[in-house]
Amino acid sequence: QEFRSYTGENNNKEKPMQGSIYTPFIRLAKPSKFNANGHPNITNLPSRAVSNFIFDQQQRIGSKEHLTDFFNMFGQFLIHNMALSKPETNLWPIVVPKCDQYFDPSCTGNKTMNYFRTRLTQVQCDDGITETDEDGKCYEQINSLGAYIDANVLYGNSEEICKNLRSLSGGEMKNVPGVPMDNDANLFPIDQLYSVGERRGNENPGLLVIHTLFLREHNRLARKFAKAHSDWDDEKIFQHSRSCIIEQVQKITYEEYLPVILGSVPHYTGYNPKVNAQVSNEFTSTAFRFGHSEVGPSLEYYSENGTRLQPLPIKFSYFNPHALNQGIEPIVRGFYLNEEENIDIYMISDLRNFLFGKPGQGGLDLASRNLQRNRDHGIPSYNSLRKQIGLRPVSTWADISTDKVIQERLKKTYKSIDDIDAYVGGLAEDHMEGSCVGQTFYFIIQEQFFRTRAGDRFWYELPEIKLLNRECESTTFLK
Ligand code: HEM
Repeated sequence: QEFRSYTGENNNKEKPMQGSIYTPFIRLAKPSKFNANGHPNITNLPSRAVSNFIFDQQQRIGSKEHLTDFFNMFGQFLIHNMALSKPETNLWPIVVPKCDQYFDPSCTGNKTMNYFRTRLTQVQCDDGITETDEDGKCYEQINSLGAYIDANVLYGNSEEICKNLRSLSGGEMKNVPGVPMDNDANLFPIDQLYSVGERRGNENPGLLVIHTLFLREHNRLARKFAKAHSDWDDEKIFQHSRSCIIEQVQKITYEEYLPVILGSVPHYTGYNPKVNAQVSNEFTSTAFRFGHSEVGPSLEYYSENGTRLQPLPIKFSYFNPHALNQGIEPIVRGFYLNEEENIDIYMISDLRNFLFGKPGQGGLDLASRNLQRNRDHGIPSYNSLRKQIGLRPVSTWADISTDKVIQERLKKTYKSIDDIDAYVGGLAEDHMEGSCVGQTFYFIIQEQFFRTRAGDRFWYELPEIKLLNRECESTTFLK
């Protein structure tokens, strides 16, 4: 019996490192000018200025498709399974426009926000897409996670981390302190955070709730296996439970989550070792960050009889383990009952002005960070990206969105349609029929999830994995 590795190594037998941790992202489109050693060659408006012009949100706009918070929270859990563009020490500060309402209220004109460029690695220059740098070499950002949907967000990306997360008896998991976790907001001491398999696990309490659901499910299955197989040791019970959880996460992704984005998902056609499951830079830097627009201003709690309880503003929720003090149930009810924000160019102030702290006291802006990350990664402009992925470039503002306010914001911000940041253009698009995103993001997301599934030698629908998982239950969120 072969269980998948924690790192993603040896999934592909011919290319054992493909899709594994610390390997480069792949590209769908040639990067715009991009310099590995210095700062990227960007002449556009500073990212915070674009954030102010485009993303500023003054009122709530509910999801056009009436999606609820479950959708965004599972999305974040999923991406924390697939990609991490880990910053290194190369600082490229975000310029704050003079007199910025939040970040430069006393009009000093010299404020910046910290931004660290993503780790790079040298790659072969021969794929027709990679751009040669000034030194004649080619570089690409590193994915600091394995790309496969393998639930390592719960289990960690190495055997060592996983060991620390296990109770090491009866195949069960625990979530006591002891594993290094990110704590960007520094609101609470690190030893109060929950230990989970991925460093960002405490970033928001909703995400932690999804972690907790799967951890409990793992332990429930482990207890079941222990009872049914008195001859199975801790390791065997653990691996079988883990394999069932991976199946659940894959199944939920393709049967319940992706249909909301893609309308419908084509049937599985089998494993193809020629398909590379690695995450595309355009997917993680641009398209899948649509999720930041659907986050609402507060974490919602509901009582058993459906009464809305005191909500927790998002700005107080970052890395706040005490948000779970009433148990996960009131939050799970909120997931089902609370309509999320619409996916569009608007982002709530708590993410755009109070990310991980107050402005001027460590606080950041997620919209400008996304834009800065896109520029750091050399993601081409909106129209260039569209052309390169085979979509028709747009020629009028109205080609992007039928919404007049959105058209005005774009027009006021960019001199030309060809200057639009891909992240902005993608979010500005009218949603495709039956989908919650526009055409550009739809294409990139569909392309990614085709490869994620076809390139995984351990996909749950393969006969040998079905056999391995024959004692799993076909549990999902909705069934
Ligand atoms: C309260 C909720 C959330 C918070 C506080 C949050 C915060 C962040 C932060 C700080 C980053 C790194 C930004 C950078 O410097 O580049 C990030 C990256 C990202 N987020 Fe979120 N996020 C949230 C929800 C979501 C959701 C709902 C989705 C998708 C459905 C999502 C998708 C992504 C993606 C794709 C990345 C890039 C991953 C990588 O390659 O590193 N996020 N998020």
